[in-house]
Amino acid sequence: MDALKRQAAARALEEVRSGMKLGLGTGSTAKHFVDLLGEKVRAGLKVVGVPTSEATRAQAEACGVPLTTLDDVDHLDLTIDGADEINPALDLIKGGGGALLREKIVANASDRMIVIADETKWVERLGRFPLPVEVIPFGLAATQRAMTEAFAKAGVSGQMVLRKAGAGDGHVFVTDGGHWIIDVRLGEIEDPPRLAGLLSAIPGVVEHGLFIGLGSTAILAGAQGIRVIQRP
Ligand SMILES: O=C(CO)[C@H](O)[C@H](O)COP(=O)(O)O
Repeated sequence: MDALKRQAAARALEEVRSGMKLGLGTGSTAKHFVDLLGEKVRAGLKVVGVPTSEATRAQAEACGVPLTTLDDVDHLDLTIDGADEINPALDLIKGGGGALLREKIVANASDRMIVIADETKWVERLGRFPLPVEVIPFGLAATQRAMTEAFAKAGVSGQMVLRKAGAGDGHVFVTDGGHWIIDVRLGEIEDPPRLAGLLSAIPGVVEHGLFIGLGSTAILAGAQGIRVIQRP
């Protein structure tokens, strides 16, 4: 699987041109991309990147990829990022790695977003992967009640699980922005844009993992080779 992720990352690198301002994604697939990009930079490629997490920032710095911020550039040419699920409309579930807020801000500031993944991320309908929803700790129960109403209006339901940190010591996972994440296994989401709008309207919800209309191209690596899919 890791080899497939690297193949998708290598194919995405072919879309990068000298002088580009890049959004750098987060996760194991995006990590391959940053690694390969670093090799190119050390060989003379001139790019600057905006990382979507502190983890990606540290990796990019270690690889020698020059970094900037969204305050210092007026737009990005291209963002390359992974995903947890991709449907034929190129709508996505993201946030398995907890970086969905910065990932969405960066993707939204980009002219194009290339999603890189192994074939297992391709689904007819979003929702098998638990939807991450980034929330403010204050008023959590009220936010969860509002989320339950939003799910009901969108015709879905699922148990809400407050994400815990990986160490297994019971501590809550805290995002780079200081927020918490609630993961909700919803099953098939009939209308992802409608659910996205309903969740975005809840005051305690900072952001959710439905990326609607942001993905331009998906590069999927599988046993049969690489598929490049454009948003319809
Ligand atoms: O959204 C993300 C992080 O917030 C990742 O892109 C997503 O979880 C996919 O990760 P991986 O490439 O490790 O499968």
